Amino acid sequence: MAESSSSQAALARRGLMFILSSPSGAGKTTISRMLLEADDEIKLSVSVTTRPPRPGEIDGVHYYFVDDAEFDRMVEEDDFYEWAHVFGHRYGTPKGRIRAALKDGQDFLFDIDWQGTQQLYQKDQQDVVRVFILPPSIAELRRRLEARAQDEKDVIDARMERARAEISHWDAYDYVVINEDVNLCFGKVREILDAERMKRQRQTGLIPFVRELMS
Ligand SMILES: Nc1nc2c(ncn2[C@@H]2O[C@H](COP(=O)(O)OP(=O)(O)O)[C@@H](O)[C@H]2O)c(=O)[nH]1
Ligand SMILES: Nc1ncnc2c1ncn2[C@@H]1O[C@H](COP(=O)(O)OP(=O)(O)O)[C@@H](O)[C@H]1O
Repeated sequence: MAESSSSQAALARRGLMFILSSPSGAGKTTISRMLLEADDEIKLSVSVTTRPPRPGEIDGVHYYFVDDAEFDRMVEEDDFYEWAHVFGHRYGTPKGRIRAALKDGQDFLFDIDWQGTQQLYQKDQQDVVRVFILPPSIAELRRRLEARAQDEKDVIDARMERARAEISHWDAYDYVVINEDVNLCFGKVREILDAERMKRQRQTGLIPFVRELMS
């Protein structure tokens, strides 16, 4: 069952924007799902995409699936924090109530690519934590994409081709974790999240707390 990871839950704190990126197939969806299940203080920012759903994907849960016209309308109405072209489709982070919720201490998880990461970081450096997940090897990356069996061979080839380009953005992240054993990788990601929550600047409740201690 979900357990609170913070022993200082009673103190008010600002929420954070926790970004997980990786080359396709390295495991960010798996790690994201484990995190959401284990931690009830973080909520997924559900992206909008023009890509068709994969088997098992639910509209509004994994993505909001829209057509090109709807995506265009959202761009025109300035509904996105950021959006980007990935694998011939468009993906975007809807603004929703993120800013207000951050103030109330809500954490958000973003499964977005390096382009989206860059845009979010430019807009909100103080709240963003950037984590990049790497596969243990290129051969293992291909094996995972093939084992996932959700894409045609040409799509897998295209994803493999892009993987190297995506990996080249590793140095634009705060943390890099290699996903060899999924449980170990998940543990590391969780430690990062816990540590980031303890950052002094995020713990808005510390000022009155310390004032009280010193009075
Ligand atoms: N910039 C941006 N990238 C996104 C967004 N949502 C998903 N992505 C990225 O788009 C890429 C393709 O995602 P997807 O089609 O689900 O396949 P995946 O590679 O198996 O995760 C991944 O790198 C995601 O991180 C978004 O809202 N904005
Ligand atoms: N550490 C791991 N060892 C073996 N297989 C893994 C590991 N992590 C993820 N996988 C598998 O690899 C495939 C791709 O993972 P996924 O989370 O969908 O990647 P991404 O979201 O980065 O594209 C999935 O079938 C997943 O179950």
